[in-house]
Amino acid sequence: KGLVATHLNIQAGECIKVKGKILPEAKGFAVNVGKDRSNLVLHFNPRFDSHGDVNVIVCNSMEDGLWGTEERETDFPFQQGDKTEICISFDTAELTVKLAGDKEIVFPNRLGLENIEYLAVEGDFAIKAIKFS
Ligand SMILES: CCCO[C@@H]1O[C@H](CO)[C@@H](O[C@@H]2O[C@H](CO)[C@H](O)[C@H](OCc3cn(Cc4cccc(C#CCN)c4)nn3)[C@H]2O)[C@H](O)[C@H]1NC(C)=O
Repeated sequence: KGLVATHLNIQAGECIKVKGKILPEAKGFAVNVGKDRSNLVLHFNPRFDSHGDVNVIVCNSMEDGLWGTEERETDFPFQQGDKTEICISFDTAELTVKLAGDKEIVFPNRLGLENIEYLAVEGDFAIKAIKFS
């Protein structure tokens, strides 16, 4: 299932760093942050080959268990087998995901969350470190 962290108290302006290795045959992985597993302010889902998508980052939110509208990014800075680091910061308006190669993805804070209590990392990703700063 992967790592799940709850009862966090990450405030606006702080960032969540997820460092690890993408599996060699990865199909996809996801980093979910929000209030709990049914209320995600961001589902960050790089897809190497899954759900019919090849090398696409799918971002979405979830409210009371219902998915929102997807936003897709095809500028894809991930390679199977590579180490990578993802830094998520946020404020009440939007989340910013900093990626390798100074790439940034901005996603609206549709839930208007003022703090993040929940983090989950799922799929073909071997976690090396998680850092809150
Ligand atoms: C064209 C009409 C139909 O449209 C499709 O409709 C599908 C169903 O809604 C959407 O797919 C859903 O999209 C949602 C975001 O929106 C979610 O990603 C959700 O997955 C949740 C989920 C998470 N996890 C854990 C996990 C995570 C990553 C790796 C692994 C692994 C592994 C070992 N190789 C496991 N398991 N399931 C996905 O199913 C498609 O995008 C969407 N496609 C388009 C183009 O619109």
